[in-house]
Amino acid sequence: MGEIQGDFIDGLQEIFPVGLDTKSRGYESSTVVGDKIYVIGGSDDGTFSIGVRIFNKSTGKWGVPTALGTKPAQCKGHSAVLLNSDRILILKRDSTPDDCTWFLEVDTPFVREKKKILETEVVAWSKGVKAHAPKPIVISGPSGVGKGTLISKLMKEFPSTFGFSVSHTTRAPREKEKDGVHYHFTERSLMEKEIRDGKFLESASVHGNLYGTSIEAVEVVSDAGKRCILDIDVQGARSVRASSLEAIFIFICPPSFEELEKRLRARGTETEEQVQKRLRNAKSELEEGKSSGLFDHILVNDDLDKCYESLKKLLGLDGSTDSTTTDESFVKNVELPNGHSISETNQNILIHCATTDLGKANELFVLDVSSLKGGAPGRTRGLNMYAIDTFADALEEQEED
Ligand SMILES: Nc1nc2c(ncn2[C@@H]2O[C@H](COP(=O)(O)OP(=O)(O)O)[C@@H](O)[C@H]2O)c(=O)[nH]1
Ligand SMILES: Nc1ncnc2c1ncn2[C@@H]1O[C@H](COP(=O)(O)OP(=O)(O)O)[C@@H](O)[C@H]1O
Repeated sequence: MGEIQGDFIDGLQEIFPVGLDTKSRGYESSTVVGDKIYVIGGSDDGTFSIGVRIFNKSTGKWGVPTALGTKPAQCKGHSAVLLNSDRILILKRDSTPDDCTWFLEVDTPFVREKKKILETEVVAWSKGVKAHAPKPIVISGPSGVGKGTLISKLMKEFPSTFGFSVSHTTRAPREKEKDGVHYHFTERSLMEKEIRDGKFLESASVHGNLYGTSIEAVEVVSDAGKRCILDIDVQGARSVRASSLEAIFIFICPPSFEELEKRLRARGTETEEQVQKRLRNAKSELEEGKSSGLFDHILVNDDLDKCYESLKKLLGLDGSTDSTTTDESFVKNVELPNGHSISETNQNILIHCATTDLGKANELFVLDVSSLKGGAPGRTRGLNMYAIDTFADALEEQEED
């Protein structure tokens, strides 16, 4: 059995009597990665938010890294173990089964790249899930071509198959648009900060406003077992293509430029100045979309019904059955008890539960981490957890004797 590399520690000041901020905060774990010690823990002021500090053994100094991604909320303690020398597995105590497994990436390719760009110490959070999500669908095309109309039809006909990635934007809402449904309408300074904090999969300046897909926007759809649809511009599509998110890229074209102009004016949602700007941008978007090789499929939206049928066909939906496409969420049948400790054996993590109640058979769980996929900035997929029924096993052994 492998060595336990991270565990609960109390009274940090006794262990590392150096540098700044050595006050004990309770519920902290320390994990050694090379010459650094990652101290992960929450304040004990009732909020239990998780923070990360790094103790550098060679310099004898403490530092606080830039933590990217969405961190786990509200944790009443956790255990930690280093995996593959590049990420720390965190098992939260007293949490729901689908929220108990998290990863703090400390030296993955994603983190190394961000360290270079930001020129500072970086760590990145990623939530662990079981499901291998189906490929998201990226839909791009010039303003007024009918992207929104096609997506609405798809969502209406297949409500449990598809989920829409709700983007953030700094543009003002249109009359019928709802915050949190069509877009998350936000302030430029706040969105810029969140982009710096690594909350976005991609972002771009489009028609003079900032638009972006948050990591969470895509992941909540996948977590719900649905296939995610992104309505983003060509720059955004290019960024997604370069990211770790594997998607299908579809470009929607108008039958003619004149028809595009007609639709945009007929929609009546933009001022004349905005219409002019969108038409100017449409020219370059059409050139790029048709020629760059970025898109897997190009659809001409002439007759709406025909275009919709073509879209369904290429998504394999000719049969018109509405069904969810992913398997169930992680560890649905496993309730991880409050108290536990963890140890490592090959590619498996053994979770020992503190219960001494003989009536409760399950004291040992195995978390299979041998085929992890994805990771920060999105979810870490491919986890599998099962219980070893030690009480039943012991009985069986007794009977055999
Ligand atoms: N890169 C990027 N583009 C987006 C995002 N959300 C929307 N867009 C694009 O921004 C452009 C303008 O969108 P919108 O203001 O809703 O106008 P519309 O295209 O005329 O409906 C469209 O090309 C959208 O595809 C996003 O999150 N990221
Ligand atoms: N095939 C089509 N033929 C005619 N009008 C269309 C067609 N597709 C969409 N429209 C209309 O064109 C306008 C722009 O469509 P919309 O879905 O808002 O475009 P986008 O989301 O690409 O900006 C809307 O008024 C819509 O009803």
